[in-house]
Amino acid sequence: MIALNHFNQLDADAAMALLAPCVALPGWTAALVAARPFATLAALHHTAQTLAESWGSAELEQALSAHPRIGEKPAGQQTHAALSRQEQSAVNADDTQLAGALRTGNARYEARFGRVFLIRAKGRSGEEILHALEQRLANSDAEEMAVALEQLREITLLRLAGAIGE
Ligand SMILES: NC(=O)NC1=NC(=O)NC1=O
Repeated sequence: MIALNHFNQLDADAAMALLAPCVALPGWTAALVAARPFATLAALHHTAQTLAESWGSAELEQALSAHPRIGEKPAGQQTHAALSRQEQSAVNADDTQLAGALRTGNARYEARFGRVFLIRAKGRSGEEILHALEQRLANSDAEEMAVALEQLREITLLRLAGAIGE
């Protein structure tokens, strides 16, 4: 976590590196870095959210490359992998029944929509995630694209809040 005024003063490469684990979309990261300096955290988050509103299916596909399936905590020391593990920490990996249900649900979702199921996992239990997955399986393609993009924005903004503080 670094302070906003420190972020404002970083050279562009260092600022990009700091934000890279938020989402695997360098265009978003570069635009946010270019919009510095930010007078307040609220201004930073407003700009980040506004830049993310333009995301569509291409951005979702690209971003999913850095998001492991729910229940498949990624190995690896990269920051985004550690963040995923932390975000999914409420999914009790020892609950074999839940893990099996998530595996089945992920497979059904991927067969239906052709991409990995994405949900903002932080603050949700494994059961809540499984319930959301089952609810979303009933969505149309367009509805589900909108929901998945909103989840990507939530994950990204939460990671941004974890990277830059007062
Ligand atoms: N497939 C996923 O939903 N992955 C994730 N959700 C999170 O909140 N972090 C992840 O890595």
